Amino acid sequence: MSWKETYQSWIKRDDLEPSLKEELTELEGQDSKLEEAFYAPMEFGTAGMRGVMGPGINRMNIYTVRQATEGLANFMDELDDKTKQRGVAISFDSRYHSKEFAHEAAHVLGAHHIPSFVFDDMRPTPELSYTVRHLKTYAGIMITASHNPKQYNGYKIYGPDGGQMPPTESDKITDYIRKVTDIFDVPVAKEQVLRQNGLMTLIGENVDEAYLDEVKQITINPELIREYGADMKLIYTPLHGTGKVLGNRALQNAGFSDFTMVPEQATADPEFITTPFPNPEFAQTFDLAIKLGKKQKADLLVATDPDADRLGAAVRQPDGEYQLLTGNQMAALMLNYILTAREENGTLPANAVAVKSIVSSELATKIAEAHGTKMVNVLTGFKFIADQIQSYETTKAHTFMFGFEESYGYLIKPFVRDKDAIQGIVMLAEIAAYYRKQGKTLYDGIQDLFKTYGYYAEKTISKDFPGVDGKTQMANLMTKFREEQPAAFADQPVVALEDFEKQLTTYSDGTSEKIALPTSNVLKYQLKDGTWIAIRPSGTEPKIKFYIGTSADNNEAAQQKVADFEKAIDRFIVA
Ligand SMILES: O=P([O-])(O)O[C@H]1O[C@H](COP(=O)(O)O)[C@@H](O)[C@H](O)[C@H]1O
Ligand SMILES: [Mg+2]
Repeated sequence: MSWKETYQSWIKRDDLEPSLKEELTELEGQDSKLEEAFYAPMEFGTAGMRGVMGPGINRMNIYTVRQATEGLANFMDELDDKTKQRGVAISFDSRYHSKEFAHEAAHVLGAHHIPSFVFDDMRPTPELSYTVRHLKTYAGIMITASHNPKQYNGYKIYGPDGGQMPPTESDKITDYIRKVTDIFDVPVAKEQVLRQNGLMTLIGENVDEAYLDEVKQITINPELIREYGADMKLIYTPLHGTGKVLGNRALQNAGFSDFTMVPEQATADPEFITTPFPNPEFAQTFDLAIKLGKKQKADLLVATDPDADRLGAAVRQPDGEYQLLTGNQMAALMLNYILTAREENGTLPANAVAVKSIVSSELATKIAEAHGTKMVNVLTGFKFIADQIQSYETTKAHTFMFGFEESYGYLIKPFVRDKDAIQGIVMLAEIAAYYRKQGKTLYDGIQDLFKTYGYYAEKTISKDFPGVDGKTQMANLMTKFREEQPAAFADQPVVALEDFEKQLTTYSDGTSEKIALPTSNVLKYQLKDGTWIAIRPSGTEPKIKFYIGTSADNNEAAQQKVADFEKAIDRFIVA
């Protein structure tokens, strides 16, 4: 069907959900906008389905949510009855329609006699991952668009291990979803009936408590917190999202009692009024926290994105200004602390392992090696980290210590199988206390690591390619990098090109080697001086991401190198 035919099939329906109908009527005649909404069904990317809300098959709305859930339900119908009856855990964030979508999903599952366990109010993504394991459900659904702007929503699917479904499983579900061709004809059961029949159960405080009990296990050195953490001044902002439900309780439980939530941002607000891009990767998300921090002379500011799986932080400097830490720096601090502290208290296992994505800092690899810990690299997407953890559980070959990705995602303990910013806050606060004991800050801590392991610097650069044309432009740019094969960046010769789509590393001497990771549209250039540059289209937003990782003898030199490589990339793009 052409996009126009699909559009017609929507506009002519009398029973279309009224607000979608209204929006569709407003769009009449705006062909490029309509084409975008109707040209293709939503895809499952790095983190499930994510897109702008509104009418259309390429939009998040009750019909596409029903369709996705019908696919999952059809898939579960083929499981043995006992497995199917384990049901599905469902959570949602603070966005427009999130709660409604969560309930729609439950109604579709209910029509298949699949029980659902739905949170009574918004809850963090990591808690949903935990819930799948805790309640032993077969699957999980999280309604969220994470850190995207307010127009977006999304649908993450979790498997029985509590991890977001890896490609083999999610492709299977996608096949089932594609087979649901009439999205207006998905059966939905009535909530009241489901509630009476025990097919839809509301969950909340009990699961919160169980989760928070697990979070208590994050703390490595409670005494340190008592002595140097209790009176440390912290500011926390949940950026209008789910973190506010548990972040403060987690900090309190761990013994940090002197903290304030940024009041303007401690309200669940689908407008994200104070922070239209609620992504802790962006400095602007810290504006209000910094203001409050300066007033209170707070030692540490922490921010979680609306579904509380990403964590950002800023540290008070001696001059009273705040220094933001990058995702890679926070990860380095966490990994170093976990391995050092566990070595000291004699609990570092001989088969310790840490896992990171291929586009994250090599500083962490150095730290791991120095502590006799293996570092495993996986593709972008926390589901791949979860997959590793699951395999270690089966083979017992390794003991998981830490997992992270540069995009502000960390996991400390595997009772959750996704990045967990609530765990992250507690760990980072403990590390701040550790440095405080030495009269230092987290920023000093990262400088110490640089002194020991080299001055590492990284940068992620995103270039936006919105709309239908954007997809083609991104594909063309990836082809350009593949075909024109730059021989050097900023005078540093390329010594190897890792093409994760072809699953092949080609060295400058012409030899090649297979890459043992699933196929993915990513290119990674290794340069002579140890710098790496990676390129990939984002799986959650219409962007191409460029990643630069380098190191030098001092901070300035490392930053200068990053700037030079960024310019070199830009030059290659326009050439
Ligand atoms: O957006 P979140 O926080 O749900 O996070 C999701 O997207 C991130 C960015 O992916 P991409 O670079 O493909 O856009 C991934 O790193 C992450 O594992 C995934 O869960
Ligand atoms: Mg998120």
